[in-house]
Amino acid sequence: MSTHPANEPRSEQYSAKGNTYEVKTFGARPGGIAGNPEAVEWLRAVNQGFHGPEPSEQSLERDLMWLHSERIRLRAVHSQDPVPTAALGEQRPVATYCSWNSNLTLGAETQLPAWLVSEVTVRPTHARRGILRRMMTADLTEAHQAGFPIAALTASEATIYGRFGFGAGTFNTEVAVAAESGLTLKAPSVGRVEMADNKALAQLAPHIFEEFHQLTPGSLRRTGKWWDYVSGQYDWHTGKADPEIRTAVHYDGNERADGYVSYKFVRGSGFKGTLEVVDLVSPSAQVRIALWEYLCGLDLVTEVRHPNAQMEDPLMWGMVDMADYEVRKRYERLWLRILDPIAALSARPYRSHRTVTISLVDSLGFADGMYMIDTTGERPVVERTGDRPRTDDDVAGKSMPRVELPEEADVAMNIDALGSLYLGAVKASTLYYAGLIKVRDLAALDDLQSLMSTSEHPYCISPF
Ligand SMILES: CC(=O)SCCNC(=O)CCNC(=O)[C@H](O)C(C)(C)COP(=O)(O)OP(=O)(O)OC[C@H]1O[C@@H](n2cnc3c(N)ncnc32)[C@H](O)[C@@H]1OP(=O)(O)O
Repeated sequence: MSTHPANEPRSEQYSAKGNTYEVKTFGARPGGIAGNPEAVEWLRAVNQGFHGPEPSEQSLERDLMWLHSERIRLRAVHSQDPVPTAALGEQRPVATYCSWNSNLTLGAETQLPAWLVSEVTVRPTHARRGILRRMMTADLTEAHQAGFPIAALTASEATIYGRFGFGAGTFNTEVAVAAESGLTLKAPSVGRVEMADNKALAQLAPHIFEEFHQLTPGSLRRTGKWWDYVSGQYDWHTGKADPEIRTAVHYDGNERADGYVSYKFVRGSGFKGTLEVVDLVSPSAQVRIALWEYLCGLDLVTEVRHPNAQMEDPLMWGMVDMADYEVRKRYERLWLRILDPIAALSARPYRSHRTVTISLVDSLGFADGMYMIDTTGERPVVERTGDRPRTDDDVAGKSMPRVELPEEADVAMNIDALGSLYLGAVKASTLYYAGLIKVRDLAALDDLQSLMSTSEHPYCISPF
């Protein structure tokens, strides 16, 4: 697999609905603002697309450094048509898109190369002309050709990405824990917590995160910009330092740092208020509980909120009063797109010995076909056994073709459903009852369910 597809500048022109566009693909170079006029306009267009403020010079310089050091692949679409007086000039892209290389944890010490997609914006006056489809198809084709088995994104709206083969693959919750009288646990907590110096935390956090990442299914490698963010030195949303952020570190019995939390106090009326968790990281669930205990024990705090909590949280089960743990929202965190079923399915851990033949429908073609997964031997064997029969929807070129069960297959599904099953975010039977999986019979469904089941819910704490 080529790990770094080149960022050499390329461009192509095309027309849609009476407009002419130029699609440019490029990367940021060294030299900051002066050396990157196109990337600067790309960054301005991204902020504009997500209703953010006009970026300051300081934030442009930081973002350019990040784009360069992570070798982010940028796509910008420019309108080639005349611009009326006072409208944004042709140098400002009407659409943006980027992708970069990362890795996704599948199980303890098992990572899969992952192609991350982000910063997708299309100016409303150019929307619904196929610009997103064009950028996404070109980019995923590049990912597939470079040998990436999986792509991932975090979505603004759950309705957009299924048609491109992405399925909701990990979920998180937003929780609030009542803290007026601290946190009473059924079992004693481990280690101890000390308030930390934010700059020192920025040095320590990458190491603790790496331990979490190595062990936690669903975790994605983080890029360098996280550490200034979680330590309050630079908030990438506002483009400034955030002096309200406080941090604390957890130590084990040997004074070894094995967890941290970064948080903010949100004042209510008077002196009391709530705490908002920015980042809470440890490879150990017990340490995470100890960090919660610290937060809930802080004076003047009525409630602790965590927008990025895990689906099946040991904290709730450890609390004497589990009613104090309130899930306010559940949302899909990571959308996964299997590009190469053989590589992706061979790499993942299995807990049961089964043989299942799956028919996969993929309107973009990367994964379309019949595959046999055999986990009866020492190592899983995944083979493509052939094409699947064409359907009327395939012939009509539908982006979400109806799934039919071929005679030779045990089960059949669209590729987005495999993305949802991949890390065990959902049971196969749930997708079957939702009408998303076709099965030969209930024994085949049971085999698929056993095959894809995992010992724990995947947990991703690194939105991008
Ligand atoms: C990974 C991320 O970055 S998530 C952030 C996504 N960006 C945003 O939410 C910013 C605001 N929105 C936008 O910029 C744009 O409206 C986008 C990016 C969502 C869509 O861009 P467009 O160029 O209009 O999409 P395009 O015309 O290529 O449509 C592609 C397909 O998606 C569908 N689609 C487009 N927008 C939406 C939507 N908001 N909800 C549901 N479906 C949508 C279209 O119907 C089309 O379907 P089809 O090809 O199966 O017929």
